[in-house]
Amino acid sequence: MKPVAISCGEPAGIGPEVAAAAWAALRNELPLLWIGDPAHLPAGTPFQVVRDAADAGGISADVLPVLAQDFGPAATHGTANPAHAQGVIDAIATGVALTQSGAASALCTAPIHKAALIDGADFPYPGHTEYLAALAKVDRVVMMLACDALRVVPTTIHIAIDAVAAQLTASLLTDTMLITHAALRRDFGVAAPRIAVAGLNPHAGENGKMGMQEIDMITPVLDALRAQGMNIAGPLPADTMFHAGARAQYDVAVCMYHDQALIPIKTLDFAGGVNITLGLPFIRTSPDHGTAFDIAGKGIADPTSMIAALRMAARMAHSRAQIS
Ligand SMILES: NC(=O)C1=CN([C@@H]2O[C@H](COP(=O)(O)OP(=O)(O)OC[C@H]3O[C@@H](n4cnc5c(N)ncnc54)[C@H](O)[C@@H]3O)[C@@H](O)[C@H]2O)C=CC1
Ligand SMILES: NCC(=O)COP(=O)(O)O
Repeated sequence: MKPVAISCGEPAGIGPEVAAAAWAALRNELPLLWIGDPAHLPAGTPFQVVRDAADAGGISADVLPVLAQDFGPAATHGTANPAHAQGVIDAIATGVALTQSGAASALCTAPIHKAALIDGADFPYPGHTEYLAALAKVDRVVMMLACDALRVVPTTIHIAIDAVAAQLTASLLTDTMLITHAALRRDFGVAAPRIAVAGLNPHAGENGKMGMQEIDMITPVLDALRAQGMNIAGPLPADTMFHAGARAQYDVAVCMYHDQALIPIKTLDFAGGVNITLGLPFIRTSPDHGTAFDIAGKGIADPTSMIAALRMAARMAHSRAQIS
């Protein structure tokens, strides 16, 4: 298997330390390749700089293979340095190039600090998801977060709450549903996906008394997809679709906006959640947490989500290799 590439993420955050800890846990299980400035790895991390991804396979499992990038000034935990912003972006682009060329089997991204990239490099994207779509020249991608107990998809992603209703179109919801359905079959081994769809408004609109999006847009989209054979429940009131009994009825919950989807999964399993971008021509996973500036460099960051993200990337690569 080709290595799973890990982009370093924000060096002032916990990305380098959870990547190093994940490598220590997985080094006899998965080939990995970390892209970043080795000066940002925790002191004492055994690493070896490689010239290219192909060299990563030939080195000892006792050292982390590193595709080195010089970030210049030292990093200070908890405070992003604007001079590092371009390096963080470049590491992601390198990881994408490696996966697209087949030199890496998948990309797992460590967390970026979104405001720091905007301030330091005029980064025109609100997150990896949108940047990866642009690099891959794909119009529509879908964010999924998954843990053992739940999979969720936010239909609109990184936008202000007052923009949600306007951006929630029939075309966006249809594409989100189709991409999610295809990914469940291809990457997650769910032969006949059961999809639950949340309404936008309280009580899924209460028959139009609390909002019209369910009647005007969501239900017609779902009916059209049902007519194509998809197994869909909804639109459902979002407040009652995440308890254990409700979760047992579906394979994924498609939600209308970011927090409607991410609050339930981060509440159920903050440590074990994985973020996956669906609809790309390559595999991308990520831990579900952010840069955690408050604990960076203290040696207390939990690597469980990074480990889960790397394992998920490898499983997806294996699943795709079986199909092709
Ligand atoms: N995929 C990505 O690149 C993501 C980036 N972010 C970015 O991260 C930055 C900080 O975001 P926040 O909302 O503060 O979320 P956060 O996940 O960084 O931190 C929230 C709380 O959880 C704790 N925490 C997070 N990960 C942890 C871990 N592995 N072990 C132990 N404790 C952990 C933190 O210490 C903090 O108290 C923002 O710029 C945000 O945009 C957030 C989520 C994902
Ligand atoms: N809240 C999830 C998140 O911010 C992840 O975003 P991305 O960087 O994976 O697009």
